[in-house]
Amino acid sequence: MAVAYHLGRFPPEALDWPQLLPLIGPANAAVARYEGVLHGIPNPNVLLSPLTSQEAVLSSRIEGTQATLGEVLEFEAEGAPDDESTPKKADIREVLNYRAALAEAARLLDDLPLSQRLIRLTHERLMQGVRGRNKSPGEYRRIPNWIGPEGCTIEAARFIPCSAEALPDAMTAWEEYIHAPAPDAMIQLAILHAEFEAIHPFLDGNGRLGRLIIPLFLKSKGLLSAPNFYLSEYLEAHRDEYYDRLLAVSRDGDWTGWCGFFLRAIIDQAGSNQSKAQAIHALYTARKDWMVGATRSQYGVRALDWFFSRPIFVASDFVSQADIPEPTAKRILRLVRDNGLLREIRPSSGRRPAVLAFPELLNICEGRAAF
Ligand SMILES: Nc1ncnc2c1ncn2[C@@H]1O[C@H](COP(=O)(O)OP(=O)(O)OP(=O)(O)O)[C@@H](O)[C@H]1O
Repeated sequence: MAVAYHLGRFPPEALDWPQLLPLIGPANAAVARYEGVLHGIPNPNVLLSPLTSQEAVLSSRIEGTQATLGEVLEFEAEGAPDDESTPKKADIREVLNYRAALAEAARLLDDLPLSQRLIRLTHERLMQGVRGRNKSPGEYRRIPNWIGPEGCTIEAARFIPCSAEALPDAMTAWEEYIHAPAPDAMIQLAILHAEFEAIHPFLDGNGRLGRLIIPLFLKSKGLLSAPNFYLSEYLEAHRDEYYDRLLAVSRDGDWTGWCGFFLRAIIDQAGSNQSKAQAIHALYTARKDWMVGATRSQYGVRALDWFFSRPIFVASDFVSQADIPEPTAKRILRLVRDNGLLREIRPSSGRRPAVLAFPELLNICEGRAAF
């Protein structure tokens, strides 16, 4: 029997606070430590952009897309973001949409509160393209949906979210809860994510959108100076538990179990985000000194910023777009290739220019020697 949405039981009346207290302090402290690191990074939007891309890859992977970070960045570098002609390319498009949706939401957050309006606009961006066309971008569903094995009937579903009739009120209550006084912001966020998933307001993209809300919430509550927080690595690694804990909220009213899981994810990922951000910052600082010395050019740092913002790129794009005089750009490219800072992942052939990658940076993001 499918579990059905816990209508009328949101927000939870009571949590088992003694069980959660040992996690609440560490979760808040871990996020605060991460924020300290984030705050010290010049231009986090550039330096952490590959981490954001990796988050988009992992969040989309939870829903079954197959693309890797390298494939996404290489595809993007080659400049055909609208091409969905193969399943792989359509997967890549979804990942790129995710990243664009996060960027769009971050911009919107400057003028709008975290709200239904912002969520719907973000959904519209997430669903842009062929696959999303039938998924009512930016609009709540007016029909039932269900969660279960791929392509299953409603009878075989594991979970049946909020009915379409009850959905508008459920989303209003969800929105009110964002701005309601709460004893702890991390618990509030845990509850908001689970409730969003239980409502499942859109035809598609609910998982990804619910995860996008996490950094947006942390930014909107002033817990982070930029919406750069990456939780999907943990959720992907603990996918079964993630789904089971969400199910137990509706089935057993076990909000405490869900919150505990979520806080453990926050603690773990704040640590991982922190070490990755520190490693990227250290790499930047070390390579900046090297670039200045080796290139003896005022353009050395500009080139380095380009490599950080596009860790995979087509060599000729750097020459034409980096705003560096052509002979200097070519000389810098030779230098960084000879030194091993960049590596050719696809040699030039005929009229196709070479594709270059920045392995040190990509490996930090992947958390392993993938390049
Ligand atoms: N029992 C459950 N109760 C509530 N939410 C759940 C449950 N199981 C899974 N989820 C959430 O639903 C998401 C998957 O939902 P679904 O397969 O419908 O994808 P979707 O709505 O198309 O969104 P996306 O494609 O981004 O996942 C999961 O990532 C998880 O966040």
